[in-house]
Amino acid sequence: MLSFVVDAKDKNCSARAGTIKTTHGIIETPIFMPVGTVGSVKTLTPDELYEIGATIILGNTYHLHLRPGDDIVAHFGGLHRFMNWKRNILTDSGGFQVFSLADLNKITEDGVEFKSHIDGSKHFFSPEISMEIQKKLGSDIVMAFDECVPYPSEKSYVAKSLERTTRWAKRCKEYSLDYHQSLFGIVQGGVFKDLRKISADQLIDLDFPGYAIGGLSVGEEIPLMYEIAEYTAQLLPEEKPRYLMGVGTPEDILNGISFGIDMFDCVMPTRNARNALLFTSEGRLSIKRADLAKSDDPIDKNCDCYTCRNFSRGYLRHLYKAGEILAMRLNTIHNLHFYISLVKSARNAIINGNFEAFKNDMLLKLNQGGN
Ligand SMILES: CN(C)CCSCc1cc(N)cc2c(=O)[nH]c(N)nc12
Ligand SMILES: [Zn+2]
Repeated sequence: MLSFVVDAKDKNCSARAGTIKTTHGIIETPIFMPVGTVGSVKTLTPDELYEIGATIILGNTYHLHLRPGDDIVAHFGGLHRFMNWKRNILTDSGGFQVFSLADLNKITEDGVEFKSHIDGSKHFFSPEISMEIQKKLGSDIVMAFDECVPYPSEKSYVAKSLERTTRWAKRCKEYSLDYHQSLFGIVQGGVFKDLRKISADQLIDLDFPGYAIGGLSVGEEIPLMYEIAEYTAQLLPEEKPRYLMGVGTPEDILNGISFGIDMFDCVMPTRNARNALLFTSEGRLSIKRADLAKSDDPIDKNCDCYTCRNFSRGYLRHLYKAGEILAMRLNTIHNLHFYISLVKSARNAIINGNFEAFKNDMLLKLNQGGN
């Protein structure tokens, strides 16, 4: 049970500011969703996530089914209770991970057989099984079970696959979830506009409370990803949330917002943080750099996150070089705060009617080497 209203629209592009309401609270869009695949946003506590302003995090059907098992999570009353997260959770349906992580045995109309990437045990996912797992996890936003076709793929295969993804989406819709859960359809169609139109129209006919754009950020060139994301976003109902899966860099997110996309997720801020690659308002910064050893500056003088308010670049470089776990935690706090603040500032710019200027200014700053 999810509601969405558009609060403001930009005059020169498709950017919009909106509000999603669920039983676990309000989500102001555009929004960036930290990835918490196995029930934790790596290295951070829920309180630290609240402090940086996270209102929704991601969990994953494939991973949680394999470990600890959705029955265990259900035993604790669902994922919110299990990880003590009191705000929103979106769970991916497992399709993407089966195709990208597992040792895939075979795909049939009924579902997919695969072997666990953890212990090689055999498993089977179908639309119904994916829905049952997400019901047990109790996530607020449930993703339909889809096939994310690899890039590049033959157009004939993409065309057949999207039809099956639509049939799977229909089966997902027919499955009864908990009253508080909302199911999003996932548009496929590869990099072919005519197939994207077919997929979008079929899913719109099924009438979902929100729609995701899948099948992108899978290795295609960035300009092509932008072209298909923009085209597909414009096919989707204006009054429903639009989620671009697995995207992306700060630049990708600003461009995605200008296409009319509301929701984004990516492992980049958390994964880069653990590899000492930090995002700042003056470009990217590798905190490993030897010349930072005596720097008493914060990561970003324009950032008010806990890390930038309390620690120097020199100290953070030392922690990283010493292999201290605290390095990953402090870097993650900063990178997630950067992403969440970026989309919050974008929302304010849309409301104030100056998003284009904001976007162009940020794109310039993000790519300078001013560190
Ligand atoms: C951490 N995130 C990368 C995981 C959540 S988003 C995963 C994800 C990423 C991408 N790029 C495409 C697809 C897709 O087409 N379908 C599904 N179900 N998930 C997808
Ligand atoms: Zn910071």
